Amino acid sequence: MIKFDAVHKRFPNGTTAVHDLTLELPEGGITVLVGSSGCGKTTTLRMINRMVDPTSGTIRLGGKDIREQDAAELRRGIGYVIQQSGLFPHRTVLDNIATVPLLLGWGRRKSRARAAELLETVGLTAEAGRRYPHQLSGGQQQRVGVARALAADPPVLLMDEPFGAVDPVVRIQLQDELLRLQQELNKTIAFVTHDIDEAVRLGDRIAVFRTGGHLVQCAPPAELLARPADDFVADFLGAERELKLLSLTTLADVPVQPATTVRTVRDDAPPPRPGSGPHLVVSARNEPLGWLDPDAGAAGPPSPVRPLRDTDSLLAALNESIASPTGLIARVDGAGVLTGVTSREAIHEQAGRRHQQAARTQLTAQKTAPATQKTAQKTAQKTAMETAPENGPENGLDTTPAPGGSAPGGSI
Ligand SMILES: Nc1ncnc2c1ncn2[C@@H]1O[C@H](COP(=O)(O)OP(=O)(O)OP(=O)(O)O)[C@@H](O)[C@H]1O
Repeated sequence: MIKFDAVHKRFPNGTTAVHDLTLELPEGGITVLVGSSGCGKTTTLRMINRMVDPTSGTIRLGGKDIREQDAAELRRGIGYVIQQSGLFPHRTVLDNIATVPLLLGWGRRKSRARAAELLETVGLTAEAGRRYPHQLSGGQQQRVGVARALAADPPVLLMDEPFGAVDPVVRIQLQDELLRLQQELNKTIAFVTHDIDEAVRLGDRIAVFRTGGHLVQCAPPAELLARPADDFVADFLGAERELKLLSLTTLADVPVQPATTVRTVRDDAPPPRPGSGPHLVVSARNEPLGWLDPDAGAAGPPSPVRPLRDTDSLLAALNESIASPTGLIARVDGAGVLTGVTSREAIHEQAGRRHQQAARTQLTAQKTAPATQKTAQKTAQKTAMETAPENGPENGLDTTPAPGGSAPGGSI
């Protein structure tokens, strides 16, 4: 869908932000761009919607050279979400979302109806739509930013650290929502983040850049984690990359031992005798409720259990097996009913197998830059940066109406 071919960007002050970039962003996939600060991620993103023009090379969108398209028109077909949401402060949330449809000439009624629909899609109430951006939390503002980017149903979304300014809990919620939306909408998404966990969670492919605008490796998360191209990528992924790999694997293939492997006790039954070992407390419906060890000192409430489904990750299973007094995890079906248990050892074994499997995976025919540099500086100070974007406003919204479109009212 988006194809960079030998793209180079050198700013007038001499800074090379992007160096000879050849990269494909497949249709309907999320490609995450990561790398140290100042390595050219934002510039790469902004070249897609022509907020920055390459010095040389070609970018094609759906097979067509983007230079052959009018920049404003091109941008209206590309949703753009930035970290501080970039909302118009003096316009209501609903009007913010309706901006692009209005510019495209949909008319006020249809544009607002579309905005109202999207408000619901991103989990906000109609009441929130009547507020102004400053009357919303940071997380809510980001949702509005996503809704606005989706308003004209563009096939492409550019997201530049969209969840960077919210707390970790809200961040996970927003990531979940994006994944849910993406299942329905199937957009081609280019997503910039500093957070490798976010990249692993969201990306179909992850492109790792290093200082000087060099692409070092682009691969699906599992492949990247199992086979980093060089020390820079390995360093960037962090010491726990094997654990991150487990977060991508489900429990489905790990054998379930029968529930009889573990002693169970109903929550309404008398407590187990001392000396009888740890028991899994279950409800009348056979749902795991906690672990009870009659020999573990003063009788107290059962210690918590987190029952796991086949769709849960191997990382969650490992975590739970460490916390479990028996080393066993409780497996449940979709209704939360106990189906059996799995041992810490079985989880370990599967984790090892998963790693070997990922390491064996052939690197697919993706373009990677030569991995010559063994080590690289983890961070780089941004050089003298001209703050104003090259072409158009920061939020990527040119507010000149399209031919036949109408200005969205108020002064933007
Ligand atoms: N308009 C500009 N004029 C001059 N230099 C620029 C301009 N925009 C960016 N740069 C420089 O280009 C390099 C890449 O910047 P860019 O913003 O693309 O990096 P980034 O990877 O997105 O950084 P960060 O992760 O810190 O947001 C940096 O050295 C930056 O200082």
